[in-house]
Amino acid sequence: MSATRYAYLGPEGTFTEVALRTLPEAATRELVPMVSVPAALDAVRSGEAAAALVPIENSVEGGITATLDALTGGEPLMIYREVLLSITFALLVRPGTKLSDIKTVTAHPAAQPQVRNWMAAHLPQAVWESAASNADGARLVQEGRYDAAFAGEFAAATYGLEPLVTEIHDAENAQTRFVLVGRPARPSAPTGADKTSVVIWLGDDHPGALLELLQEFAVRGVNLMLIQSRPTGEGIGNYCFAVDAEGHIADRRVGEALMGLKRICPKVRFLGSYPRAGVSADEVRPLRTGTSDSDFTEAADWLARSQDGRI
Ligand SMILES: O=C(O)C(=O)Cc1ccccc1
Repeated sequence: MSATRYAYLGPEGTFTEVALRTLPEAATRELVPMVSVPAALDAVRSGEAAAALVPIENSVEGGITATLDALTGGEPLMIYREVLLSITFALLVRPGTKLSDIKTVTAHPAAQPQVRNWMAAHLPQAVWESAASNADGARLVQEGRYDAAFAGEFAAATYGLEPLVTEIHDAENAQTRFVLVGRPARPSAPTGADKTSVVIWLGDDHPGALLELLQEFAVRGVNLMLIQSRPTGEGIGNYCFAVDAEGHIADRRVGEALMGLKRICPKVRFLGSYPRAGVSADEVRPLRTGTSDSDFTEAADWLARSQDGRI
């Protein structure tokens, strides 16, 4: 039964739901709204859902820490797909509310940096309260708990609200990235435009520890697309790093970089290799000389021949 269910950050009417519905297979799945990202991921861990779509990064604020933390801890999960969605907000209110009536505003914390300037200009006195998601904020406005919510315009109808202002976004082209997470299994084959996500724990605190981590990628010509430090929870100054690297774990340069990290770091958690959204193989940056699979194979063959004295 669970194979047919996909969980997502709910309730109905989140951007996450819109992102999920862009996946072709969503049409044949039962889509189950969950109250939080950890709840959506736990539904996958327990087998209640086959996969979950959750927001992980946005172009204005960077990594969504609740998601990074829920993937960093707990039973391992893996990312199988990513979805990019352009985001603009609407200010949703109960019918009849005017801008001058609004004293309290709510939305998901990740929405705040995307509407901060607009709020300062148009609602300078309004108090911000965080909601579990943007649609949950809309639901709370419907219940009368807050005066307005920043959410997708499409959420208005679901919650009996009206969009007082639309197209709100401090940054042009703001995008949010969502990931489809499932239980660990073999990643899909490389497409030529892939991304690999890992979490890396640094060992003993020493000068250059982060540089050593980065060098494992740099010397193999692996480009990084995200690096976000997160506290390990084991005291001030203890951090792990969520890293997105260009390429697939089946690419030799990526595999070798991960082996390098595994040798020097106390813990590395592989979070998956999956196709990059919105990028095709012919748009990927050219490889640095000496970092293709055949370069690695030739070097390994040369080493083996040399070790045998077959020079
Ligand atoms: O999906 C939603 O509606 C969320 O609450 C997560 C989110 C937050 C900010 C921008 C996009 C998605």
